[in-house]
Amino acid sequence: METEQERSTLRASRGAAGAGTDAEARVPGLMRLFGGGKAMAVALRLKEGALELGRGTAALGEVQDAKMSRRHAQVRFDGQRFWVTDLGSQNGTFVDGVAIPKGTAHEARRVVRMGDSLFVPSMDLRPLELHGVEVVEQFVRGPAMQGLLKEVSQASLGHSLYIQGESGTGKEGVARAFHALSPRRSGPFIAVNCAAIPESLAERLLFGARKGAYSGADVDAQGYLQSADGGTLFLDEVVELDLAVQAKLLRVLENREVLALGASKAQRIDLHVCCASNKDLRAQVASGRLREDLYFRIGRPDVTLPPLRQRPEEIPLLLERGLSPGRSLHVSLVEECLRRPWPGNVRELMSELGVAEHASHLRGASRVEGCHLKPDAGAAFGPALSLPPEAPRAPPRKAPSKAKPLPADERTRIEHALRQNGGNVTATAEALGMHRTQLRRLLARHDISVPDSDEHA
Ligand SMILES: Nc1ncnc2c1ncn2[C@@H]1O[C@H](COP(=O)(O)OP(=O)(O)OP(=O)(O)O)[C@@H](O)[C@H]1O
Repeated sequence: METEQERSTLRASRGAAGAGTDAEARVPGLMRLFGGGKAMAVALRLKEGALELGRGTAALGEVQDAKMSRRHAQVRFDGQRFWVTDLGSQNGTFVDGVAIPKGTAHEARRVVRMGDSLFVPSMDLRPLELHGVEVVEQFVRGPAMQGLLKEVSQASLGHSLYIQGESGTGKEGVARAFHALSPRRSGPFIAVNCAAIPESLAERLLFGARKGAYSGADVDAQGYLQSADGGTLFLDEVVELDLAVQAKLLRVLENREVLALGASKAQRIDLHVCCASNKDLRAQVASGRLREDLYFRIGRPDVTLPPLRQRPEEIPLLLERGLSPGRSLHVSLVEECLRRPWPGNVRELMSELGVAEHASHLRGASRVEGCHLKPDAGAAFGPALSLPPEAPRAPPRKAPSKAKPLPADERTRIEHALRQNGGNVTATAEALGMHRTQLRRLLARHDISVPDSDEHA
């Protein structure tokens, strides 16, 4: 499916470190994702919980940064959070775009800039160390995507796959991989967006129609199912299909024959089906939007594509590859992109990059900079998901003896974010720019209930 030229990999600087996922074996550290004007994926472990960084630090990897001071900053992990202290650097240290005062520890949240380098804290560096970030046939694959594609590879030997993920996360790309990895790869791949099919046309478009089946049917017309014969049918937003059409689809998948509208004889077909949606299919069955029997036919095995905000290591490479030839990225653009939640995921990132590139061109800039990005690009639709440029926080000097009441607007912000993220605490914490443990503590302390979700982490 791929050639050597089509594959390039940003290897993490450390070697493989074992593949367990147990919490004790986790290796916290920093990911250096940008330096020397280029995307990179360098894993920096914190020795005994801390690491001093500066020009010449071996852990930075091959590409050094002339704008970093020799002793630039120290990063420390306290078991739950990362803290960064500027050691008196010349050019300063920035957390989420805001300069931190020298000499005191500040929480390192989404992205830390020193010189022209960008670092993102990671609770576990092992996946990056093991897999790096690669590009295969224009598709950027970080460690999470590579792990997911292994599952897809196994699934491609079977009859179906269900892909769950937010809009724009790359579900169609994964469906194409399901097809390309399967024994049916030489057959057709037919992608259908079920949400875009008018209800009245769904049967005709899916199952086809014989000449004379309805007024205006002058010729036999193939449906998507016949077109996908011998290959893979990708049904995006499958729960948008009407229940009667779902019943007919199930019959086709079970009997392996399709009866076109107006036809008297069914036609044998052999196809595999890959479905996708941004919804939890079991919940759709529970609410009566999806037939239970169809769920058992198309809902397993399933994979979940994490949103882009949970895969920051892919962002610099996506930006680099999305630029027009001859253009280059300024560190400020990558920093801005790493800070924002991107509810529209990769699709939104790539489209806003195009807008920013155009703006930089109009202003005669040689590089695309953070200021060329529209202020609302990648921002949440509601106030809850936005990542305000608030000043980085210093660690509390001592633990408060009693919890202070939570301001009403803060409670509303958290509850709204929980709803937006379907009760997923990890995603909500990311969206609010805080650590998961921190959010869990807030929820417990202030008795905020979490809507039902699948998260068991
Ligand atoms: N990992 C990736 N590397 C490069 N481009 C990507 C990647 N993921 C997604 N894209 C690009 O982002 C756009 C959206 O991807 P895709 O259509 O696969 O998303 P989707 O999850 O199917 O979205 P929707 O649910 O809205 O249909 C496409 O242009 C795709 O090429």
